[in-house]
Amino acid sequence: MDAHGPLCVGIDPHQQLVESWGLPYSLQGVERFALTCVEAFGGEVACVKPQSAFFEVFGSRGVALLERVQAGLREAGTLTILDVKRGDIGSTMTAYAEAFLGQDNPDAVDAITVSPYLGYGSLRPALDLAATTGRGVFVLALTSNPEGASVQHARGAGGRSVAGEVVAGAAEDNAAARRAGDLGNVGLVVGATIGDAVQDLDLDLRSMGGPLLAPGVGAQGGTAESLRQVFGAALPQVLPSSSREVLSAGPEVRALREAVRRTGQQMRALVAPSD
Ligand SMILES: O=C(O)c1cc(=O)[nH]c(=O)n1[C@@H]1O[C@H](COP(=O)(O)O)[C@@H](O)[C@H]1O
Repeated sequence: MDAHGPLCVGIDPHQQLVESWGLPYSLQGVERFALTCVEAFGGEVACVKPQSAFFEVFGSRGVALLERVQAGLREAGTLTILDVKRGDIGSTMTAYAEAFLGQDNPDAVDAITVSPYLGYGSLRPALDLAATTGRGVFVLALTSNPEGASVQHARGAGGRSVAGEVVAGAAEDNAAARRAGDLGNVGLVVGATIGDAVQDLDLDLRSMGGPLLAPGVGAQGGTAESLRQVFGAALPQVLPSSSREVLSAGPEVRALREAVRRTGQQMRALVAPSD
């Protein structure tokens, strides 16, 4: 974030987008799309976030392509957040953690998205492995979709919201890093489209001490203004994330880079207005 500005760009090869680039919607078309993204975004942004589903849809060959995308980003020196939204009982979570964050796993990524709806504590194997390996997890807290609120705003017996439990868990895991003046390994996903939810639920994202991945910029309506509204004082921790809006500038590498630089400048100005 310090070196490249805060922007995260998603690689989401939707059928419509792939075809809008004049490519066939096939493994070959998606390969061309994804490798063009690697070329355009590598070295340009804080991180790139491939969405696993768009690769998994092509079976094992799609997963092999995803691994090539990850390797290409690694070669370019660009951090990868793999959007896989995993979450399961602890014993199974151990295997998911090894699969994506394992120390000696050649296909490990820098971070993954995880889902806390089996209980924040069920994520412990991934949280601990991330801490050991210096990798990261981004835990869903307040998602960008309108359906998320019915679960995430719900309050438990103690009066704390589900999102509040997630924020508290992450704050505890990040405490040591926060004391050292660093961002911790546990990030949160907080959508750019959620309006005043952070204030309404009385959440302290600034003290949570980890990075805040903010999807929903662009195609879902999130803007610099809405990021300011959602995050306030926590803006310096925010990685605004955009997929379709940037990707629709393709297929030319140059046009994709221009789109990234344009959006990146807006986001940099948002986080550090005095620059
Ligand atoms: O975890 C995510 O990345 C995510 C969380 C969330 O709350 N909302 C959300 O849209 N996402 C992902 O972010 C991307 C958004 O894409 P665009 O709407 O095209 O920018 C998709 O890959 C979603 O799966």
